[in-house]
Amino acid sequence: MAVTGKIVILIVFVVGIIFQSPQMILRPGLLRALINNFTEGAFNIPLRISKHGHSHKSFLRGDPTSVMDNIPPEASKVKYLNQDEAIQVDVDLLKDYKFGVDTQLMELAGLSVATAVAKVYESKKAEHVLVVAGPGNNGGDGFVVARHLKMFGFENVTLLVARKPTKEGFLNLIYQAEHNQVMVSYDASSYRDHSATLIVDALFGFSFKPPVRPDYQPLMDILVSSSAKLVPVVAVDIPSGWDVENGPPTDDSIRYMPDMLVSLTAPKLCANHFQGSYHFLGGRFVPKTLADKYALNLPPYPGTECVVRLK
Ligand SMILES: NC(=O)C1=CN([C@@H]2O[C@H](COP(=O)(O)OP(=O)(O)OC[C@H]3O[C@@H](n4cnc5c(N)ncnc54)[C@H](O)[C@@H]3O)[C@@H](O)[C@H]2O)[C@@H](O)CC1
Ligand SMILES: [K+]
Repeated sequence: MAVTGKIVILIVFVVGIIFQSPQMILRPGLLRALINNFTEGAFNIPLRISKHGHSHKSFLRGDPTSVMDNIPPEASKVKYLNQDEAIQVDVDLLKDYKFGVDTQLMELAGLSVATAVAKVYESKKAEHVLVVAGPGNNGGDGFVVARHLKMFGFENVTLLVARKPTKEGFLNLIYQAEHNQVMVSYDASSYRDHSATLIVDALFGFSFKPPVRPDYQPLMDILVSSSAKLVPVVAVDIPSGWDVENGPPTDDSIRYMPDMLVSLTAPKLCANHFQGSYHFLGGRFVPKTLADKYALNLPPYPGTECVVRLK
């Protein structure tokens, strides 16, 4: 390799170390992506710089699974859905494409979210992860996320359930989580454990209509206060409390910015307001004919991955 090449690699490492500083205030996601793209383009050497982990080179040139390092050019063309479109796509998936096997979509959605979480926050496997799960399908995704995080080696996972479901499919998902050593708590209004260093927000998804009902405020408080303390919050599909189309609310008691957003099926318009570090798309289950019907312009998922990074 030419000397100039080595010098540029050295500079990139130094920048990487600076950006990994715990005192870091800036979100370096974009810069990291630029650095990665530049380095790969110039030397065909993917360089991974993870805020939460470590810097290392992967010599797997063109590694199709390097989701963290590659943002496909098509990502900029993906369609962002309004609330009606999001609901209609859901109806089509269930009715026209027979995804109605109760929790089948949730399983795929939750698996994608857990996959993205495990990639980004690998260094938190020994720490306490709290999954806050709401009363709808977004909450159902959360039940699945909790179980898969345990499968992926996260040692201490708590699932905080907003309301005990009545549907059998949901109850089964909680049962499965419990039987995979997830701690399940229904004590939503009086949950006082502040030890979690990673939060998954599966409280409300695209059917949320503001304002937040008072009985759900304690759960919103966990999201808002954690994020204020710089505990990373991962939003499942929509950051709870956000307007599905217009993004963050003006009310401070429910406004927060997630560190990571995992959009499911297709991003919703509110994702235009996302300013955290990582934006993924998950749920690799959309049939091509459905994607065409709504002109979703979905980017290619790399290799066999169930997530693709958008930002
Ligand atoms: N293609 C899809 O459409 C998919 C959807 N999935 C998930 O399903 C979610 C949508 O699920 P749902 O339609 O069940 O809706 P949500 O999970 O968004 O929430 C609906 C529930 O929240 C309650 N709620 C709404 N506004 C409230 C407020 N202001 N205060 C308190 N409670 C409120 C409702 O009473 C209802 O119980 C998506 O965001 C996504 O996470 C995924 O499971 C799989 C794929
Ligand atoms: K959510």
